[in-house]
Amino acid sequence: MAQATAAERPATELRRGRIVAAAGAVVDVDFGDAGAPPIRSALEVEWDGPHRLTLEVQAHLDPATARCVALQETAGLRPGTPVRDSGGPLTAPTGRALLGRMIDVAGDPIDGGPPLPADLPRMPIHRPPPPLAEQGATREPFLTGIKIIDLMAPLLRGGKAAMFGGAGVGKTVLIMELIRAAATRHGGISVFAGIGERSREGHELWLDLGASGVLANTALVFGQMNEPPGARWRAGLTALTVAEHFRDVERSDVLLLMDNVYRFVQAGAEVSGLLGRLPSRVGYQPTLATEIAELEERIASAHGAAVTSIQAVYVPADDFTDPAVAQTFAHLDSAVVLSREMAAQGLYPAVDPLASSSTLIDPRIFGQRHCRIAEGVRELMERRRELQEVISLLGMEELSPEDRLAVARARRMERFLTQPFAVTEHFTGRPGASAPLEATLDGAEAILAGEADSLDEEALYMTGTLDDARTRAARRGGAGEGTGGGAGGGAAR
Ligand SMILES: Nc1ncnc2c1ncn2[C@@H]1O[C@H](COP(=O)(O)OP(=O)(O)OP(=O)(O)O)[C@@H](O)[C@H]1O
Repeated sequence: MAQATAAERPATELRRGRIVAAAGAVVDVDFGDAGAPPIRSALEVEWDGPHRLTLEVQAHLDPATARCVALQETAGLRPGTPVRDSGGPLTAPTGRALLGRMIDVAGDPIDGGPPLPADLPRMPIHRPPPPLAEQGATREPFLTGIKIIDLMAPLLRGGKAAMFGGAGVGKTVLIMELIRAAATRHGGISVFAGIGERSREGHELWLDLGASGVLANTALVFGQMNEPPGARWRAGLTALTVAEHFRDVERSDVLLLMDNVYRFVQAGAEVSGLLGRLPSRVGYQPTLATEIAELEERIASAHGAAVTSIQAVYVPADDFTDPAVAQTFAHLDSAVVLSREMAAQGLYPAVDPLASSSTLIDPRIFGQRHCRIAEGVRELMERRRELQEVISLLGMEELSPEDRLAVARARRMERFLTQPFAVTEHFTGRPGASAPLEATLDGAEAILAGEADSLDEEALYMTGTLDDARTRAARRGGAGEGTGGGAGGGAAR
């Protein structure tokens, strides 16, 4: 590989160049007779600017001139400023010293804490995925305690899962609950990549993780909305590199969370535009599929240690055919699709049971019972959706008694699959509830069999298990005939 050759070059031979042009995030560097360093080389600008300035080579304008993208702001950068080739690609610091810390794309702390130890091992952020022979294919579930996910779209240990949704449907809340659930249920290390979201959210996450005691086992890497596209484009790879080190060197399981993969794609599109490349479909970069594949294919398990990844994917204008969304879908083991309609009804987490899916829903993995129950839930919800059209046109009265029963049962199932989260307790006032898979299966099975037909709907809304709902109903004296009333909180309808 060209980069390896550059890395092997003795330090004394490292090339030096000078800035010839700087236009925002795009910087051209002339290396004269030494020749431009290979594509993806990292360059350090030797300036007296307010911060470190790192460039990544993207193209060669001629044998001596490299066109680069900057990872930090370039305001104040002047032609003639000297630049040093680092001799290889960008690197990320790795190891236990990163736990409890928040760093930027270049590996510098942004949490106000002390500098990282200078002797931390650094790894290149561009590397191939582990060879297929070393990748272990586990088929074990990664249980979350979130009913609708464990039942309808279970996550795979060492797998890739994504939460899809338009703006404000609950992706970030779900990801935060998953970090908490994973830390309390599975222990282990988490690496969080904050890509292109509001920086306020990053700060809140940091405080939340600290308050819930999870921070000590979490490393955070940010390239947020206020940062240049280069930082947002590469922050995911920096985080992945940190995770790979824990997998390969410590042989520990790692949970890699990415919020938001769509912003990674968008940053790539911005970089591509800045470099003057012609856009492809819907204005995306022509390299869209390769860029997503490079990131996704590296998320893999090796030598018995698993990197489980949970990603948030923003769906622009709720359009699931968007190329960035569709490309990401193709790499996943589990797809958790969030529905605006359900969020509007207060049915949180707003996971659409019909649109969500997982490769684990297979009798050979989860057994006949789980698959039968999941299929039953799906059929019930599908039936309800069909009947909904009749109801809106003609009203409930026109339905046959069986259809009315199906609608009532579906409403109970819908409410049973809502759940209060620990991370939302501070604004909903409801303590978080986690449900073991067995209890979720028992509850869903009982509702499908009609055993909860007489249970007050309201008692099922925002509970953990069916037994919790029954206890709640008994306490309210509402365990008698179902009234078909609205869900708790008055939101769901
Ligand atoms: N599980 C939940 N329980 C209660 N309320 C929720 C839940 N999930 C989301 N919400 C409500 O929806 C709001 C938006 O959620 P969130 O920020 O997670 O959306 P998002 O999909 O990440 O949005 P964006 O794309 O704008 O970042 C929350 O502030 C909260 O009010």
